[in-house]
Amino acid sequence: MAMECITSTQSMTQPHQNNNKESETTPLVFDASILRHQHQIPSQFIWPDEEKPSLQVSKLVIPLIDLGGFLSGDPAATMEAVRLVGEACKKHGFFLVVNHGINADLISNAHSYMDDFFELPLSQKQRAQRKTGEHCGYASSFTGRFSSKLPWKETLSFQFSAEKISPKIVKEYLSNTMGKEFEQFGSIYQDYCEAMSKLSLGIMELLGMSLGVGKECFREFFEENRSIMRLNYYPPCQKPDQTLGTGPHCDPTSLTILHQDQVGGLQVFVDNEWHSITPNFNAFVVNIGDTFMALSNGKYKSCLHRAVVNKKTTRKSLAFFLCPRNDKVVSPPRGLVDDDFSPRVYPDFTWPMLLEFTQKYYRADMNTLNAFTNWIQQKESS
Ligand SMILES: O=C(O)CCC(=O)C(=O)O
Ligand SMILES: [Fe+2]
Repeated sequence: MAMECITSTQSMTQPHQNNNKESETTPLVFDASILRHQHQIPSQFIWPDEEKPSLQVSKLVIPLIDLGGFLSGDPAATMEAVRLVGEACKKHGFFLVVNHGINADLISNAHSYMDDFFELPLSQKQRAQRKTGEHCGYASSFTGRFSSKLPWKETLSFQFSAEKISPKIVKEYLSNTMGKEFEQFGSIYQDYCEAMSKLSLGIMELLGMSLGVGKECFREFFEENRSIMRLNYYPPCQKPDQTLGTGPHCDPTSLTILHQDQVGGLQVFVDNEWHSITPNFNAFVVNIGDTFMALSNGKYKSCLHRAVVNKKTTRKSLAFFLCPRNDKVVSPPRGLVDDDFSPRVYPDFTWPMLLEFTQKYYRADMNTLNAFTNWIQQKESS
């Protein structure tokens, strides 16, 4: 998740040189309707040779977990789901869930409304322009925490709140910024976020059982989550072997539930190699983020991933990032800490502290939680 947003309106129809000082410092806007056809890609989108993506990578086999039995209370099916979740999370933190109970029409509508929104003229989308430091809004061009290279994508983000006393931010956000005709749009993503929040609490039960701390432990922790929903829209790119839709990163959040269309593009770095995750419209891709890795005392992994683009087809993904309420202290439950065999790996922190750190210092090639731990320790000792 890139956090910084660039807001200038300079057009990107002309290629820029990397050694052109102005191009390095002037904020840029990515007008997808023009760039998608260009054979000469602006240098800001071209990744260094050693970071250029391979489009032909081997498939990562991750467990396909059937949630049907768990959701209907079948003990044997629940035990099997718990086993598979635990196995995947110790290795790389990625798994798929099917029979998840989310209405198929809601998913299809969430995808088709994305087409409606992102195919609007740039000037109209920019009425919902995301401001620096904010989570909500439209962004067409980032630098931020990935690297100086711009991701080949447009995004629309919402802040979702499952807090007991809170406004329904998702529902009103677009109609407030873009006009009443976007009310229905807001309702769809409000419903989608509520469904994702519910699903993530179910997955938290499985994670708690698989770590041996009981099904309520993490469910209660995240019950009043304050999460982020991001729509990723990747236009075609005439140089997909030189650009990236989303640069390599670990999600700093707790749990990501991603729905990708049939196009494909998600890659995960496991055993020192990039692997693809085959699209499955019936499934959600779930992955552990840094915050949950800390909550599990390092037992479950948050893994590097990225998204590649292609020449012909627009790709869409919808990512729900589960985050704890701002005042919740991220501290592993006692059952996961043992002074002799499993000492504390990371200090206590709150989600806003990790967010501040990633906004200021994130680099894809660093171990976020270790660097964050050093940062906290330095702050405490100064
Ligand atoms: O679009 C994808 O497949 C991945 C997106 C992603 O990793 C993110 O938004 O954090
Ligand atoms: Fe991600």
